[in-house]
Amino acid sequence: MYRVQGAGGGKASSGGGATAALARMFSRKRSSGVRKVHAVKGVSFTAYRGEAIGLIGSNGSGKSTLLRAVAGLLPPESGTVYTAGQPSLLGVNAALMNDLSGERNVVLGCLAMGMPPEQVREKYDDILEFSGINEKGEFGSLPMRTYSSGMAARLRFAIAAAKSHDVLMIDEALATGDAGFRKRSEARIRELQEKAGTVFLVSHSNKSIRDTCDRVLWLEHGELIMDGPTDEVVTAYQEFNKKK
Ligand SMILES: Nc1ncnc2c1ncn2[C@@H]1O[C@H](COP(=O)(O)OP(=O)(O)OP(=O)(O)O)[C@@H](O)[C@H]1O
Repeated sequence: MYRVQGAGGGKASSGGGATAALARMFSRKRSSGVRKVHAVKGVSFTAYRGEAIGLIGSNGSGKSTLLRAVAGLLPPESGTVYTAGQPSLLGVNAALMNDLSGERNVVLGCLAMGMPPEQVREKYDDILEFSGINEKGEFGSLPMRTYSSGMAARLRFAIAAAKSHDVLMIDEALATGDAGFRKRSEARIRELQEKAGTVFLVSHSNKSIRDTCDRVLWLEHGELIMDGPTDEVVTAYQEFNKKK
């Protein structure tokens, strides 16, 4: 459940349509109150070590919210997340610093994941190479704000994947990379999975999900529609989208 401040709680302020939206924008009265967004409802599942689990569903269906709750970033309003061991935060969404160079972000990102400095030095070149940001010019020394969204996603993925995680969350990273990067990252995910962690992949690319995951959770409107073997769930999801 998210609480949105200043979004207005009453019916009058939340009506649909362009006229209502314009009226809200020009209204002198600032809407106060808190609106609740029920992002994930009654979802229950057990994830095991060594599994790669895909999360699929329409935009806004609750995939990222569910992962944030699993990672302990978002305390659930009700319900509980039980984990064996400490789920490490799973850096793909880690906020890197836009004004710092990619290279500086590699160091900071690794330290933030708890890597000792000597290990950071050891992994540094591999991370930059894996990210491929220096393939087309020396982008590594430029501030991250100059990167395309795909390049930034690749760097975040490369940093996160340099460490083995108890639980690794990957949110769309594969969809933004080009074909070469996608291949490298899929191989890396498989490696991470073999190191006995659990991998969660949120993606709108059914192909990435099919190539990477053995189990899929399908969410719509915050509810779990299906939980099962990849082929079964992705096929049902594709049928659902055809009918839309
Ligand atoms: N910080 C927030 N405050 C308020 N509402 C939020 C917040 N983040 C997400 N939501 C709402 O929660 C719901 C689920 O969002 P979420 O980002 O989990 O969806 P998603 O399935 O990951 O979507 P997408 O495929 O578009 O990335 C949406 O209705 C969204 O508007």
